[in-house]
Amino acid sequence: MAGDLEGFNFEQRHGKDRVRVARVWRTPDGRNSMVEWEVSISLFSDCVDAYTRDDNSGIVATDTMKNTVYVKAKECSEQLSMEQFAILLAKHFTSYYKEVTAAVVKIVEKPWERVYVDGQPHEHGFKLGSEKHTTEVTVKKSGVVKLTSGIAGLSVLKTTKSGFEGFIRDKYTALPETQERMLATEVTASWRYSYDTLSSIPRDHLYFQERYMDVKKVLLNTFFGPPKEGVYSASVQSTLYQMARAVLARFPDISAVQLKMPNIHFLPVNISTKDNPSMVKFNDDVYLPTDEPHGSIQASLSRFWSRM
Ligand SMILES: O=c1[nH]c(=O)c2[nH]c(=O)[nH]c2[nH]1
Repeated sequence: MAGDLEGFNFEQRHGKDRVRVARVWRTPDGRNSMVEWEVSISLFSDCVDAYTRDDNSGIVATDTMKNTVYVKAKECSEQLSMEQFAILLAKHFTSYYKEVTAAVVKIVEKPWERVYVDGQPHEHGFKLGSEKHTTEVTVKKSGVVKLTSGIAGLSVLKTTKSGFEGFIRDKYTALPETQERMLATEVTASWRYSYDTLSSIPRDHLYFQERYMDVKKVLLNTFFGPPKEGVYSASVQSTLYQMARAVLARFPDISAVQLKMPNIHFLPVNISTKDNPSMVKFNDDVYLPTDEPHGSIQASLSRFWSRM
Protein backbone atom coordinates (compact mmCIF):
# COMPACT_ATOMS: atom_id res chain seq x y z
CA MET A 1 0.00 0.00 0.00
CA ALA A 2 1.53 3.27 -1.09
CA GLY A 3 0.17 6.54 0.12
CA ASP A 4 0.76 10.08 1.23
CA LEU A 5 1.75 10.40 4.88
CA GLU A 6 2.59 13.78 6.42
CA GLY A 7 3.95 14.88 3.05
CA PHE A 8 6.03 11.69 2.53
CA ASN A 9 5.41 8.68 0.38
CA PHE A 10 4.77 5.68 2.58
CA GLU A 11 4.64 2.03 1.58
CA GLN A 12 4.07 -0.84 3.95
CA ARG A 13 3.19 -4.49 4.09
CA HIS A 14 3.52 -7.18 6.70
CA GLY A 15 3.64 -10.94 6.73
CA LYS A 16 5.28 -14.11 8.00
CA ASP A 17 8.35 -15.56 6.30
CA ARG A 18 9.57 -19.12 6.16
CA VAL A 19 6.68 -20.97 7.72
CA ARG A 20 7.65 -24.62 7.38
CA VAL A 21 5.00 -27.26 6.92
CA ALA A 22 5.02 -30.89 5.78
CA ARG A 23 1.84 -32.63 4.60
CA VAL A 24 1.32 -36.36 4.14
CA TRP A 25 -1.48 -37.89 2.09
CA ARG A 26 -2.24 -41.58 2.54
CA THR A 27 -4.28 -43.70 0.16
CA PRO A 28 -6.19 -46.77 1.42
CA ASP A 29 -3.92 -49.09 -0.60
CA GLY A 30 -0.90 -47.96 1.44
CA ARG A 31 0.75 -45.43 -0.87
CA ASN A 32 1.89 -42.31 0.97
CA SER A 33 2.73 -38.99 -0.67
CA MET A 34 4.37 -36.07 1.07
CA VAL A 35 5.55 -32.51 0.53
CA GLU A 36 7.63 -30.14 2.61
CA TRP A 37 6.98 -26.47 1.96
CA GLU A 38 8.47 -23.22 3.21
CA VAL A 39 5.72 -20.63 2.95
CA SER A 40 6.16 -16.85 3.05
CA ILE A 41 3.14 -14.57 3.26
CA SER A 42 2.91 -10.84 2.75
CA LEU A 43 -0.31 -8.89 3.18
CA PHE A 44 -1.26 -5.47 1.92
CA SER A 45 -3.79 -3.88 4.24
CA ASP A 46 -4.81 -0.50 5.46
CA CYS A 47 -2.96 -0.45 8.77
CA VAL A 48 -1.03 2.81 8.53
CA ASP A 49 -2.43 3.75 11.96
CA ALA A 50 -0.31 0.98 13.48
CA TYR A 51 2.78 2.88 12.32
CA THR A 52 1.62 6.34 13.25
CA ARG A 53 -1.04 6.13 16.00
CA ASP A 54 -0.30 2.92 17.93
CA ASP A 55 -3.60 1.57 16.60
CA ASN A 56 -3.23 -2.12 15.63
CA SER A 57 -6.88 -2.67 14.76
CA GLY A 58 -6.08 -3.09 11.05
CA ILE A 59 -3.43 -5.75 11.58
CA VAL A 60 -3.78 -9.47 10.91
CA ALA A 61 -1.21 -10.83 13.38
CA THR A 62 1.62 -12.60 11.62
CA ASP A 63 1.14 -15.39 14.16
CA THR A 64 -2.39 -15.82 12.80
CA MET A 65 -0.94 -16.06 9.29
CA LYS A 66 1.38 -18.85 10.46
CA ASN A 67 -1.51 -20.77 12.05
CA THR A 68 -3.55 -20.38 8.87
CA VAL A 69 -0.86 -22.26 6.91
CA TYR A 70 -1.35 -25.29 9.17
CA VAL A 71 -5.15 -25.05 9.21
CA LYS A 72 -5.31 -24.86 5.41
CA ALA A 73 -2.78 -27.69 5.05
CA LYS A 74 -5.01 -29.78 7.31
CA GLU A 75 -8.07 -28.91 5.21
CA CYS A 76 -6.38 -30.07 1.99
CA SER A 77 -7.49 -33.67 2.17
CA GLU A 78 -6.43 -34.27 -1.44
CA GLN A 79 -2.88 -33.77 -2.71
CA LEU A 80 -2.44 -30.49 -4.56
CA SER A 81 0.33 -28.51 -6.24
CA MET A 82 2.06 -25.82 -4.22
CA GLU A 83 0.76 -23.26 -6.73
CA GLN A 84 -2.80 -24.30 -5.84
CA PHE A 85 -1.95 -24.13 -2.13
CA ALA A 86 -0.45 -20.64 -2.54
CA ILE A 87 -3.54 -19.49 -4.44
CA LEU A 88 -5.85 -20.99 -1.82
CA LEU A 89 -3.96 -19.19 0.98
CA ALA A 90 -3.81 -15.85 -0.81
CA LYS A 91 -7.49 -16.11 -1.71
CA HIS A 92 -8.29 -16.80 1.95
CA PHE A 93 -6.47 -13.70 3.21
CA THR A 94 -8.05 -11.37 0.63
CA SER A 95 -11.59 -12.69 1.07
CA TYR A 96 -11.66 -13.38 4.82
CA TYR A 97 -10.31 -10.01 5.99
CA LYS A 98 -12.04 -6.86 4.80
CA GLU A 99 -8.82 -4.94 5.61
CA VAL A 100 -6.62 -6.99 3.27
CA THR A 101 -6.47 -5.68 -0.29
CA ALA A 102 -3.83 -8.05 -1.68
CA ALA A 103 -1.77 -11.05 -0.62
CA VAL A 104 1.54 -12.36 -1.89
CA VAL A 105 2.37 -15.97 -1.10
CA LYS A 106 5.72 -17.54 -1.95
CA ILE A 107 6.51 -21.21 -1.49
CA VAL A 108 9.74 -23.16 -1.86
CA GLU A 109 9.43 -26.93 -1.90
CA LYS A 110 12.08 -29.15 -0.37
CA PRO A 111 12.91 -31.69 -3.08
CA TRP A 112 11.84 -34.93 -1.41
CA GLU A 113 11.60 -37.65 -4.07
CA ARG A 114 10.12 -41.12 -3.77
CA VAL A 115 12.91 -43.70 -3.50
CA TYR A 116 13.18 -46.75 -5.71
CA VAL A 117 14.20 -50.00 -4.05
CA ASP A 118 15.10 -52.86 -6.40
CA GLY A 119 13.67 -50.78 -9.24
CA GLN A 120 10.30 -50.42 -7.48
CA PRO A 121 8.80 -47.16 -6.19
CA HIS A 122 8.70 -47.29 -2.40
CA GLU A 123 5.28 -46.79 -0.80
CA HIS A 124 6.48 -44.45 1.93
CA GLY A 125 10.24 -43.82 1.47
CA PHE A 126 11.71 -40.54 0.20
CA LYS A 127 15.18 -39.08 -0.36
CA LEU A 128 16.30 -35.51 -0.83
CA GLY A 129 16.95 -34.41 -4.43
CA SER A 130 18.70 -31.25 -5.54
CA GLU A 131 16.82 -28.56 -7.46
CA LYS A 132 13.86 -26.81 -5.84
CA HIS A 133 10.41 -25.93 -7.14
CA THR A 134 9.35 -22.37 -6.30
CA THR A 135 6.20 -20.30 -6.76
CA GLU A 136 4.99 -16.77 -6.13
CA VAL A 137 1.32 -15.83 -6.26
CA THR A 138 -0.28 -12.42 -5.88
CA VAL A 139 -4.03 -12.25 -5.41
CA LYS A 140 -5.94 -8.98 -5.22
CA LYS A 141 -9.34 -8.57 -3.60
CA SER A 142 -10.82 -8.07 -7.07
CA GLY A 143 -9.73 -11.61 -8.04
CA VAL A 144 -6.87 -10.42 -10.24
CA VAL A 145 -4.00 -12.88 -10.04
CA LYS A 146 -0.31 -12.99 -10.90
CA LEU A 147 1.12 -16.49 -10.91
CA THR A 148 4.75 -17.44 -11.42
CA SER A 149 6.57 -20.71 -10.87
CA GLY A 150 10.21 -21.55 -11.02
CA ILE A 151 13.20 -23.75 -10.41
CA ALA A 152 16.17 -22.92 -8.24
CA GLY A 153 19.51 -24.71 -8.06
CA LEU A 154 19.32 -26.83 -11.21
CA SER A 155 23.03 -27.66 -11.63
CA VAL A 156 23.97 -28.98 -15.07
CA LEU A 157 27.21 -29.58 -16.89
CA LYS A 158 28.39 -30.92 -20.23
CA THR A 159 31.95 -31.92 -20.98
CA THR A 160 32.01 -30.92 -24.65
CA LYS A 161 29.95 -29.32 -27.45
CA SER A 162 30.57 -25.87 -26.03
CA GLY A 163 32.75 -23.03 -27.24
CA PHE A 164 33.17 -19.28 -27.10
CA GLU A 165 34.61 -17.27 -30.01
CA GLY A 166 34.38 -13.93 -31.71
CA PHE A 167 34.12 -11.79 -28.57
CA ILE A 168 35.79 -8.37 -28.24
CA ARG A 169 39.58 -8.60 -28.08
CA ASP A 170 41.65 -5.75 -26.70
CA LYS A 171 44.71 -5.15 -24.57
CA TYR A 172 42.90 -6.51 -21.49
CA THR A 173 41.81 -9.77 -23.13
CA ALA A 174 43.63 -12.98 -22.25
CA LEU A 175 40.89 -15.56 -22.86
CA PRO A 176 41.68 -17.72 -25.89
CA GLU A 177 38.92 -18.48 -28.37
CA THR A 178 37.77 -22.07 -28.14
CA GLN A 179 35.43 -24.60 -29.72
CA GLU A 180 36.03 -27.07 -26.92
CA ARG A 181 35.30 -26.41 -23.25
CA MET A 182 33.20 -27.57 -20.35
CA LEU A 183 29.88 -25.82 -19.87
CA ALA A 184 28.54 -25.74 -16.32
CA THR A 185 25.80 -23.66 -14.76
CA GLU A 186 23.22 -23.57 -12.00
CA VAL A 187 19.94 -22.60 -13.62
CA THR A 188 17.47 -20.40 -11.78
CA ALA A 189 14.29 -20.14 -13.82
CA SER A 190 10.95 -18.50 -13.30
CA TRP A 191 8.02 -18.35 -15.63
CA ARG A 192 4.76 -16.47 -15.55
CA TYR A 193 1.45 -18.08 -16.37
CA SER A 194 -1.03 -16.11 -18.45
CA TYR A 195 -3.96 -16.76 -16.07
CA ASP A 196 -4.82 -13.37 -14.64
CA THR A 197 -8.03 -14.01 -12.72
CA LEU A 198 -8.89 -16.56 -10.05
CA SER A 199 -11.71 -17.94 -12.17
CA SER A 200 -9.42 -18.69 -15.15
CA ILE A 201 -6.96 -20.89 -13.19
CA PRO A 202 -7.09 -24.61 -14.16
CA ARG A 203 -8.93 -26.57 -11.48
CA ASP A 204 -6.89 -29.77 -11.71
CA HIS A 205 -5.13 -30.04 -8.34
CA LEU A 206 -1.84 -31.20 -9.85
CA TYR A 207 -1.88 -29.20 -13.11
CA PHE A 208 0.97 -26.89 -12.09
CA GLN A 209 2.99 -29.75 -10.61
CA GLU A 210 2.88 -31.51 -13.98
CA ARG A 211 3.72 -28.24 -15.76
CA TYR A 212 6.76 -27.86 -13.49
CA MET A 213 8.03 -31.32 -14.43
CA ASP A 214 7.39 -30.62 -18.13
CA VAL A 215 9.11 -27.22 -18.11
CA LYS A 216 12.11 -28.74 -16.34
CA LYS A 217 12.29 -31.45 -18.99
CA VAL A 218 12.19 -28.90 -21.84
CA LEU A 219 14.92 -26.80 -20.17
CA LEU A 220 17.15 -29.84 -19.67
CA ASN A 221 16.57 -31.34 -23.12
CA THR A 222 17.39 -28.02 -24.74
CA PHE A 223 20.53 -27.56 -22.66
CA PHE A 224 21.87 -31.06 -23.39
CA GLY A 225 20.49 -31.88 -26.87
CA PRO A 226 19.91 -35.48 -28.02
CA PRO A 227 21.73 -38.16 -25.96
CA LYS A 228 24.16 -39.31 -28.66
CA GLU A 229 25.10 -36.17 -30.56
CA GLY A 230 24.24 -33.41 -28.05
CA VAL A 231 23.97 -29.85 -29.33
CA TYR A 232 26.69 -27.24 -29.80
CA SER A 233 26.57 -24.17 -27.55
CA ALA A 234 28.18 -21.02 -28.96
CA SER A 235 27.83 -19.25 -25.60
CA VAL A 236 25.85 -19.40 -22.36
CA GLN A 237 23.80 -16.55 -23.87
CA SER A 238 22.88 -18.64 -26.91
CA THR A 239 21.95 -21.69 -24.85
CA LEU A 240 19.92 -19.58 -22.43
CA TYR A 241 17.95 -18.08 -25.32
CA GLN A 242 17.28 -21.50 -26.86
CA MET A 243 16.00 -22.73 -23.50
CA ALA A 244 13.70 -19.75 -22.93
CA ARG A 245 12.38 -19.96 -26.49
CA ALA A 246 11.68 -23.68 -26.18
CA VAL A 247 9.55 -23.06 -23.07
CA LEU A 248 7.46 -20.36 -24.76
CA ALA A 249 7.11 -22.47 -27.92
CA ARG A 250 5.95 -25.52 -26.01
CA PHE A 251 3.58 -24.05 -23.39
CA PRO A 252 0.91 -21.64 -24.65
CA ASP A 253 -0.20 -20.71 -21.10
CA ILE A 254 3.27 -19.44 -20.17
CA SER A 255 3.65 -15.81 -21.17
CA ALA A 256 7.16 -14.99 -19.96
CA VAL A 257 10.33 -16.77 -18.83
CA GLN A 258 13.30 -15.48 -16.88
CA LEU A 259 16.55 -17.44 -16.74
CA LYS A 260 19.68 -16.84 -14.69
CA MET A 261 22.61 -18.98 -15.76
CA PRO A 262 25.97 -18.27 -14.15
CA ASN A 263 28.91 -19.49 -16.19
CA ILE A 264 30.71 -21.74 -13.69
CA HIS A 265 34.24 -22.06 -14.92
CA PHE A 266 36.30 -25.23 -15.16
CA LEU A 267 39.78 -23.91 -15.82
CA PRO A 268 42.36 -25.83 -17.90
CA VAL A 269 45.22 -27.08 -15.71
CA ASN A 270 48.76 -26.44 -16.94
CA ILE A 271 51.66 -26.89 -14.53
CA SER A 272 55.23 -26.31 -15.46
CA THR A 273 58.54 -25.88 -13.67
CA LYS A 274 61.90 -24.85 -14.99
CA ASP A 275 62.99 -28.49 -14.88
CA ASN A 276 59.73 -29.89 -16.08
CA PRO A 277 58.02 -27.48 -18.47
CA SER A 278 55.15 -29.88 -19.10
CA MET A 279 54.46 -31.47 -15.71
CA VAL A 280 50.77 -31.16 -16.58
CA LYS A 281 49.91 -30.07 -20.09
CA PHE A 282 46.22 -29.47 -20.66
CA ASN A 283 44.70 -31.68 -23.29
CA ASP A 284 40.97 -31.25 -22.55
CA ASP A 285 41.36 -33.62 -19.65
CA VAL A 286 42.36 -32.10 -16.29
CA TYR A 287 40.42 -29.06 -15.03
CA LEU A 288 40.35 -26.87 -11.95
CA PRO A 289 36.69 -26.56 -10.85
CA THR A 290 35.84 -23.12 -9.43
CA ASP A 291 32.93 -21.39 -7.67
CA GLU A 292 34.15 -17.85 -8.02
CA PRO A 293 34.42 -15.66 -9.80
CA HIS A 294 31.75 -16.80 -12.18
CA GLY A 295 30.15 -15.28 -15.25
CA SER A 296 26.67 -13.89 -14.62
CA ILE A 297 24.23 -14.20 -17.48
CA GLN A 298 20.50 -13.60 -17.26
CA ALA A 299 17.66 -12.68 -19.55
CA SER A 300 13.91 -12.74 -19.77
CA LEU A 301 11.80 -13.52 -22.79
CA SER A 302 8.11 -12.74 -22.98
CA ARG A 303 5.31 -12.69 -25.47
CA PHE A 304 4.61 -9.24 -26.89
CA TRP A 305 1.64 -8.47 -24.68
CA SER A 306 3.21 -9.79 -21.51
CA ARG A 307 5.98 -9.20 -18.96
CA MET A 308 7.50 -11.11 -16.05
O1 LIG B 1 29.42 -18.23 -22.83
C1 LIG B 1 30.13 -17.29 -22.43
N1 LIG B 1 29.59 -16.04 -22.41
C2 LIG B 1 30.31 -14.96 -21.97
O2 LIG B 1 29.78 -13.80 -21.97
C3 LIG B 1 31.63 -15.19 -21.57
N2 LIG B 1 32.62 -14.38 -21.10
C4 LIG B 1 33.71 -15.16 -20.85
O3 LIG B 1 34.80 -14.76 -20.39
N3 LIG B 1 33.43 -16.45 -21.18
C5 LIG B 1 32.16 -16.49 -21.62
N4 LIG B 1 31.40 -17.52 -22.05
